[in-house]
Amino acid sequence: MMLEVGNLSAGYGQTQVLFDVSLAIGAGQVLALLGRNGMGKTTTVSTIIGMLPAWGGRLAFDGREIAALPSHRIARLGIGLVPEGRQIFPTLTVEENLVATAFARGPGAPRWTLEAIWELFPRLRERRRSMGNRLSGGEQQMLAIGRALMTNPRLLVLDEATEGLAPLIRAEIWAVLATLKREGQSILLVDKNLSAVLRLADKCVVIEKGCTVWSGTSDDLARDPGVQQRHLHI
Ligand SMILES: Nc1ncnc2c1ncn2[C@@H]1O[C@H](COP(=O)(O)OP(=O)(O)OP(=O)(O)O)[C@@H](O)[C@H]1O
Repeated sequence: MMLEVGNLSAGYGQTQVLFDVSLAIGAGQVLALLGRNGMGKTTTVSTIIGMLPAWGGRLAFDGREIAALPSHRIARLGIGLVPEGRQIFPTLTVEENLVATAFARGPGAPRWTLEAIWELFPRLRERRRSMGNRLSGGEQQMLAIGRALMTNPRLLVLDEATEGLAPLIRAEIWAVLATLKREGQSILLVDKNLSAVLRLADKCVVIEKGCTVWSGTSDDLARDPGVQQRHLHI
């Protein structure tokens, strides 16, 4: 397994939010983390990438325990985050935003370079000299994805990457994710659009109040309206 999360617990200050989260992502797999608002999806992501300390449980990347590592070390190991709310640098240009996080991993030419990002998102090439704060929401989201790809991640993590976007742009983001999946990119995603999630993801994990309450394939979940009603209120 590329990423293994076992019985993870974590929280903020004295407040425990995660009690028992488990999930596993193999190389080339897409896993969706699902659950209603406030159930701990973003907290799970923050703990995996080292922004929050794990209180207990297992957190391993390529078989290596990463729970005690600072977030910049985890990023270097190959986990690239597209954060909720995009968080691009407002006073840097599009190109500067991309270069700021660029990191080539391993020997040989990196998969992701500026040129490759321009190809994936032609709109960003047109906007390359624009400041981050002058971009539309959709352009900011593309930039956030481009920035994570520039770290040449082995695992790409997306938290609500299609939220608040116009339908056409949302469709473009899903198409890009499908392209990345076809290339073999491993992906962990949090998203509320179940039908799009089920089309893209291989596996789904549902969390409720900080506990994994269901996991299985996307096909299993699609065929199980009971799970959807119980845990996702659909
Ligand atoms: N910085 C924080 N400090 C204290 N509590 C927090 C903080 N961030 C989140 N929480 C609490 O942790 C719980 C889980 O939040 P989290 O953001 O992980 O949920 P989520 O499943 O991602 O929900 P959403 O879909 O609304 O983003 C919530 O009760 C929330 O109030």
